Amino acid sequence: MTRAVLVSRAAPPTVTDVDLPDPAEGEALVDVTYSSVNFKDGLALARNPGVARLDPLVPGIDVVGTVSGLGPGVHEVAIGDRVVLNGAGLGETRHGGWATQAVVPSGSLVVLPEAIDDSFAAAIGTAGFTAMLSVLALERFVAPDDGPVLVTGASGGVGTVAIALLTARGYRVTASTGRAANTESLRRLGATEVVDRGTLSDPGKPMQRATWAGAVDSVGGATLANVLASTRWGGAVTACGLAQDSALPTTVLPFILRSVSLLGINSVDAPLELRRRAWDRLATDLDAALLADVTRTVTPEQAIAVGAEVVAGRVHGRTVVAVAG
Ligand SMILES: C=CC(=O)SCCNC(=O)CCNC(=O)[C@H](O)C(C)(C)COP(=O)(O)OP(=O)(O)OC[C@H]1O[C@@H](n2cnc3c(N)ncnc32)[C@H](O)[C@@H]1OP(=O)(O)O
Ligand SMILES: NC(=O)C1=CN([C@@H]2O[C@H](COP(=O)(O)OP(=O)(O)OC[C@H]3O[C@@H](n4cnc5c(N)ncnc54)[C@H](O)[C@@H]3O)[C@@H](O)[C@H]2O)C=CC1
Repeated sequence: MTRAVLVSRAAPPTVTDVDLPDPAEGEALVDVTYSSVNFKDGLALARNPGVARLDPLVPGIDVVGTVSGLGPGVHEVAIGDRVVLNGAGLGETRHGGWATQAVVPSGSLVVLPEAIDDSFAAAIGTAGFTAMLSVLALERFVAPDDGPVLVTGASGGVGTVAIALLTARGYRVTASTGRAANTESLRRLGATEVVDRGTLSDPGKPMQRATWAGAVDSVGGATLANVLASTRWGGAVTACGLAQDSALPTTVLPFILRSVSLLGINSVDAPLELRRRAWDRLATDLDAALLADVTRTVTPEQAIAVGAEVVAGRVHGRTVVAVAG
């Protein structure tokens, strides 16, 4: 039995006792200390059918805690390991991390680097992990000296961590946000320029002035189309999100006239080797104090309301869920 937030078609989300199976082949039991609130958790709480594929469902696409049980055939982790898991179906097709215990697929569990304590790991969460995956992808194409890099959705979870990570590696970052009140905070994270997202959000010309060496996009839609249209020759743009729109109203012109690359980012199914590489880089590149500046911690009860706030674009930075109390 675990104490968990439960989302169901039958009743509003609530905190209750939920039966937990013993870990099966390739699964581990984790005593959860922290989870976090991600955009996708907000969609699950709203019972978006593309996300909440189990009914009832414990939300929480992130799990941080200590391994306390092992099913047969588990070799990636041992009892007592401090671990993090992002995605892998948690909070979508299987119960997630807004619970005191979780049974998770061991093949996606990462043993936390020493430098990352549990609450820092949850502050990073899927959003920060995805920002790291985006930077790992981008740096295969774009070097810090190549020119300015744009981060869209800059006030959000992916955006804030991406700004800090890119700055730590020497990139010159421009942040795009709809919330001018966050300008100083975005500058503290490392952004040298802050632009109004309104300059990017309406459909634009298929080719625009070559401005960006690269970009980390988490909003999709016309914004991503405009970013592609204003990326320099040989530049690259990562796409992980749909905060504006899942549609991408673009043309082939940026690809065939400027050799621009569009790099897709999926955190959910990332292979273990990539997960470990990303968490190792987060341990060296991300300043815990910088992230703490844009992170708040809530109880599981409070997290229920935060989900809708994240989807509405009203949360700046990250929200940690303190599960162990
Ligand atoms: C942390 C990550 C994120 O935040 S990502 C952003 C949040 N995610 C979403 O908003 C996606 C929500 N999902 C949807 O809106 C829908 O599932 C859909 C539009 C992606 C597809 O819906 P539709 O009803 O058209 O088709 P199916 O659900 O039947 O799926 C068709 C086909 O696609 C495969 N598929 C669906 N979802 C995923 C997924 N998340 N990852 C990988 N593949 C997916 C699905 O398995 C089907 O393939 P098949 O081979 O037929 O099984
Ligand atoms: N592909 C993957 O594996 C992952 C995908 N995502 C996706 O990335 C996106 C961002 O995630 P988070 O940063 O965690 O969410 P978030 O809600 O913290 O940040 C999104 C940001 O986009 C802004 N925004 C909302 N509407 C906008 C619009 N019309 N134009 C421009 N900006 C807009 C919001 O104000 C907010 O600052 C979401 O769509 C999420 O589903 C997130 C993590 C993993």
